[in-house]
Amino acid sequence: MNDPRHYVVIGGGLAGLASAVWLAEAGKRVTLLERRGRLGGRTHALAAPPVDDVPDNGQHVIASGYDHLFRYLTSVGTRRYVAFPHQGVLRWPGGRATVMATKGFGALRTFLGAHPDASPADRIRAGIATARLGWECLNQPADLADLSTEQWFERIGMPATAREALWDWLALGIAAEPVRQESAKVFADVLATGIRLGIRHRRPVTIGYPTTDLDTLFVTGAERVFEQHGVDVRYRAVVRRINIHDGAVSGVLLADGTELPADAVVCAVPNSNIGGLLDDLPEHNEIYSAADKLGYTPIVSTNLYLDRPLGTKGEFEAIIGGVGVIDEVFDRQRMHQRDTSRGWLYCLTTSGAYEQIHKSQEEVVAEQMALLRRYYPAAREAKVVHAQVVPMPRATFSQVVGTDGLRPDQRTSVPTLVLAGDWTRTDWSATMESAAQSAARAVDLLLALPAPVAV
Ligand SMILES: Cc1cc2nc3c(=O)[nH]c(=O)nc-3n(C[C@H](O)[C@H](O)[C@H](O)COP(=O)(O)OP(=O)(O)OC[C@H]3O[C@@H](n4cnc5c(N)ncnc54)[C@H](O)[C@@H]3O)c2cc1C
Repeated sequence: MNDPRHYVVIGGGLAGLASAVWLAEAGKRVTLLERRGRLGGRTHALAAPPVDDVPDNGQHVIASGYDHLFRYLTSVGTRRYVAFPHQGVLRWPGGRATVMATKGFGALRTFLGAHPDASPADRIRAGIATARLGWECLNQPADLADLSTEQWFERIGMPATAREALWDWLALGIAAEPVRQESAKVFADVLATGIRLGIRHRRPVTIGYPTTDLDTLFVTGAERVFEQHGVDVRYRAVVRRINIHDGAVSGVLLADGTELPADAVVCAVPNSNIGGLLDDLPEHNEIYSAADKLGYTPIVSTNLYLDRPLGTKGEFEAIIGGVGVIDEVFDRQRMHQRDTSRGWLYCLTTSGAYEQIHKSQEEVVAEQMALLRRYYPAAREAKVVHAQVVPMPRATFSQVVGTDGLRPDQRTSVPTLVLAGDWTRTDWSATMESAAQSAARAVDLLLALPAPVAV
């Protein structure tokens, strides 16, 4: 280690973990400060003692275009724990299910509308509208930022069957907001990123999932890297302020009143926690204001243990018409090959859960079971063995109409202070890839700083 500078990373979520890992790999002296007693931020495993299991705080899916996230997984040695099934399942009330391929010719059928009731005319209209959608993603009309995704779909003539079978739930999955309020520009930007990555890698972007819990995927390997490289990880270390003197970082002030000297800082906290940290930075008012305007979107996740299998056809199933109660059902037996002696685990996700977030655990589970009974015949007699509802009122920053252009860059006016986190400006919406990409950019900025002059 011939660089004497001290690099401090604030926040032990994915953005902070990736920053600390990559700085350590580059031979830097690193301290990671996390305000909680654990690492992982919004991606972590959660114990469920009554069923002796360790599910997650919420099911996370991974797109094949998550290049920076894969770089991180390679660094921490867990790349092998991601699988791509190359298919998804659509589920309608009464139990009807359609398997959608996401590879080869089957993928073409999916894009033309996998809806079993789509007429030939619907399919032609879906084909034309999909081509227009792709064109407008890459050549965006000036007013896209003023439209909701739903208004955009209407304008390009996307038929109802294609929306129901693909586009509405894809849009909800990408930006965690219902299409009536999601920004069309956010959706278009992510699709454009996907198209460009598909061209670069010569294969379409598909959706995969972790085959293990999130701590094993993201945290355990990082801890090994930290030990190897001597990274100092401090838990329950709450940072109150980043001190700046003469245009350079001098240290960070902790909640216990101590100051930790630092030569460079990666500030990797979410928009909800940025207040006060950047008071010494000349542009702090603009960043705080953007953080406020970005706001939050709630997600409710439920780890539901049943006494019998639901009879799924795939690892994950989109619930058509389940908006507000369940968007997706993830079958952890298929995903993790788990032992079912203590029940069958289904992870349910409700994005944009503006109503569910205010309900009690009992109300949420009763509502979700009522919906599952409508969609899965096998659920009619099923009993709940254990349920764990995880409400996250500030699951991600919000990507509704009017939020485009607010996200701050990783670079600040102080070269030794960089920002990271899913909410900073990247090619992606509020995702793990956005967190990893922001870390890659933040670390590159610090590694490009001139070496200190030897005295
Ligand atoms: C339920 C749910 C489902 C999701 N599903 C998906 C999905 O399927 N696919 C996908 O790609 N993304 C998904 N996401 C989004 C993804 O989890 C986040 O975008 C990503 O984890 C954010 O990482 P981050 O490092 O930017 O922030 P965080 O994970 O929030 O990390 C920030 C860290 O900073 C710490 N911190 C905050 N303030 C301070 C302070 N003052 N001092 C010290 N430490 C501090 C926090 O404790 C935290 O550990 C989902 C999110 C949720 C909640």
